[in-house]
Amino acid sequence: MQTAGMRRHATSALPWDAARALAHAAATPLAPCSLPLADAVGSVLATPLVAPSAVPPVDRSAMDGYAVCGSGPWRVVGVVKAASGLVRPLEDGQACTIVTGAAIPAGTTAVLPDEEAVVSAAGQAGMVAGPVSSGRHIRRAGEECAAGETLLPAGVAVEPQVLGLAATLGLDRLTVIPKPLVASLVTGDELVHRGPSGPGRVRDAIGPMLPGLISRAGATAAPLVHLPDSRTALVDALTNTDAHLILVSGSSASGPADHLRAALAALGAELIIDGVACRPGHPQALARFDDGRLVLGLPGNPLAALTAFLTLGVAALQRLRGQGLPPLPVAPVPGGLACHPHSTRLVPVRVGPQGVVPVGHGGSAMLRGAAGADALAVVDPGPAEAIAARLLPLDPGARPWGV
Ligand SMILES: Nc1nc2c(c(=O)[nH]1)N[C@H]1C(S)=C(S)[C@@H](COP(=O)(O)OP(=O)(O)OC[C@H]3O[C@@H](n4cnc5c(N)ncnc54)[C@H](O)[C@@H]3O)O[C@H]1N2
Ligand code: MOO
Repeated sequence: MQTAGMRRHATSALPWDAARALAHAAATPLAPCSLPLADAVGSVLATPLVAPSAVPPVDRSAMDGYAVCGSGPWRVVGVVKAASGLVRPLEDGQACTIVTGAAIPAGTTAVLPDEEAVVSAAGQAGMVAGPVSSGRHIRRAGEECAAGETLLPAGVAVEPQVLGLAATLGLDRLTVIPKPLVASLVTGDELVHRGPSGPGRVRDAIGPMLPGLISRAGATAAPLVHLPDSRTALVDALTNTDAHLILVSGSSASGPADHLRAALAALGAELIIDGVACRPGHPQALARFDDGRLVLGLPGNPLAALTAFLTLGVAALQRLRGQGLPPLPVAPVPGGLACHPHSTRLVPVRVGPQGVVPVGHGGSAMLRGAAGADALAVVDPGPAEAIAARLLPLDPGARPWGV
């Protein structure tokens, strides 16, 4: 059994790019829904963001100071506070105190900032003078957008600034593709979750990574589940989750305690990817149930698990979120990176102005390199050395610049 499993990996491993594309294609975008703004962060706009009305809706002051009419000096005839509604129009030679953002009275020709105002007497009956030019420090109605203008296309991620814009537009809900739900099943009899590793004890290093990775990839992490090395436990856990993507760590190879493929077969799942030609991370696997739920097998070696999540996991999540596979930026590798003859190497690197520099400690059982890196350099297979490489960001939420 073990020998057959190993041979299957050796022969059926897909090239890294093909595997990533297949994981993307294997997922189906989630159905759009309407969410209140407070629940929409991290989702993706399913329809363009259109301004229902002009912003700002009225002419507003851009400064704390005086709304003035005509050339000064002006008699101060009123006070406009932030919460004042429409106030009496100004006539030539009149001014009123005003605060930033308040609607200017009709007749205002400019706003004179406090620090430029020369006030001759305190109070409403006083006079004010100062230099102004027509229209100065007035934010015109509609200067940010007109009613009916499209501000963002569908497919844009709802980052906090998008929520702020939606609120500015007066919207209370957004039509979005919601965040996928991701379950994490961390398997291994040897795993402990407190204290140090030792003989027969391995401190779980994958569980602590997954919630942050999932959330940075634009999904919601279900509470982590720790499982013993048991096919029955795995079958039960795979059955009892309605997550869109189920991560299973430490069960991907062909050893006696690696139950993932048997559990998937028992449940009738379709094995879509059975190994990827990359180092580390080659035993990763992707399967799909009839109901569309995806299962990603993360190899137990921690860097291998991380590379598998960033390779297949992020690709599947992008599609669930209705998004394309982002192209990866290319950077020079001044010192060169040795290629593997048949597999894509994923090498932890720092990204600097001259290009990328490997940080070392990139063995599949180590996280030391990745912890001090910005990205994984994607080194295509080949006979020699790469002098440029694509970059797979270690932060799956990062927007790659320059692509
Ligand atoms: N006969 C074969 N053996 C192995 C193969 C193979 O193709 N044939 N592939 C090797 C590679 S490469 C990897 S990667 C691992 C994948 O192993 P599994 O996914 O089955 O995971 P385990 O065997 O349970 O664990 C491997 C290794 O990782 C440690 N581990 C597991 N989970 C965690 C965790 N949550 N935190 C920290 N460390 C973890 C585990 O203790 C083992 O040391 O298989 C190779 N072998
Ligand atoms: O391919 Mo394994 O995932 O190198 O450790």
